[in-house]
Amino acid sequence: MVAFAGALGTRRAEADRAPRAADRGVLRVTGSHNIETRLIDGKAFAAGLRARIGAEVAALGAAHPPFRPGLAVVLVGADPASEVYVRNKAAQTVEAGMASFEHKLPADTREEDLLALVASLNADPAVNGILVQLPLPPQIDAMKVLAAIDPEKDVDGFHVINAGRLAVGLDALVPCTPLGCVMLLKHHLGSLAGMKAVVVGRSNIVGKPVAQLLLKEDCTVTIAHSRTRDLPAECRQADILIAAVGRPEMIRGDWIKPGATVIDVGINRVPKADGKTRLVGDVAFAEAQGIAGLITPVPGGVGPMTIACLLANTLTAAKRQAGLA
Ligand SMILES: Nc1nc2c(c(=O)[nH]1)N[C@@H](CN(C=O)c1ccc(C(=O)N[C@@H](CCC(=O)O)C(=O)O)cc1)CN2
Repeated sequence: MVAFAGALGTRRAEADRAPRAADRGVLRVTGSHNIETRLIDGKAFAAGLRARIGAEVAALGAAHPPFRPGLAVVLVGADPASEVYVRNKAAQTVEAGMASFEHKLPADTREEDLLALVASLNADPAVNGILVQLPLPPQIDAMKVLAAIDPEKDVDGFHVINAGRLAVGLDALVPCTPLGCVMLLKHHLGSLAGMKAVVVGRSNIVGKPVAQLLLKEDCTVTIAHSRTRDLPAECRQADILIAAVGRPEMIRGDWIKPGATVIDVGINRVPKADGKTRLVGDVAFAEAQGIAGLITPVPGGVGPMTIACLLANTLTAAKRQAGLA
């Protein structure tokens, strides 16, 4: 049983349990494990990170005029969620004092035309970071497009050069969502050394890079996936459980080791009785209460860190290109 002890402490239906901003903070919990589950407030952490990035951009701009990082975001098609993410990226880029270049292309764009745009952005000195919003329409080979981005401007960290550099422990531009997960973990847990981490999901965008980052932090890392035998038992071993499968509420409460830290990367829209949708993660959030020690909510957990880390990568890329890092 859970009672939110946030500022407004509103109670809502079980199905609508993911906390709103006003609810964030400590949860009072009574459950069989008698554990007080605490929320990791990614929205607040991301706001602080963006403010620090903005301050550094301003300081570097004053010390090294005309230093001003520039981020180009390319959207192909009109997927409604992608349109929101791209709009938020542009707004937060400008808020941090950087230049934003938006390129919106029709859904039937040919692969060669997108490659030509990427080539022109690679050559543009005002553009320090390039991001092609995923997913791309089926006629375009995403791997081919990602491989065409200059690795120095690859602020998504998806280029094989950056993936390889991360894998062998060299400085790399690191994918934003994994970077955000590990920032939140380090902030709340301090050193992660020796902890057992289980990553559920093996995508190139989240699962594999977050596993690499956790390994770098001296965790003992397991990557679990759809063919893993006895997935619940594997998850129960985890001090840190990262859920990145893209399946609504797949990770049940009794898969979580009591006191574990749970990072929910899932962003799933599920239909409600009234015809609208609600956003849920890959973890059955209500069931995790009283079992997990710390958990990221959806929304308001990992999601906001993705864009904040994109800005961090853009600043890093701009500093490197200007010889300031
Ligand atoms: N080129 C890329 N494409 C995609 C990436 C990426 O990192 N690079 N990640 C996702 C989408 N994404 C950013 O692009 C993203 C997803 C979610 C959020 C976020 O803030 N989520 C909110 C909820 C927002 C909502 O209501 O939908 C939250 O979790 O609180 C930001 C960015 C796929 N494509």
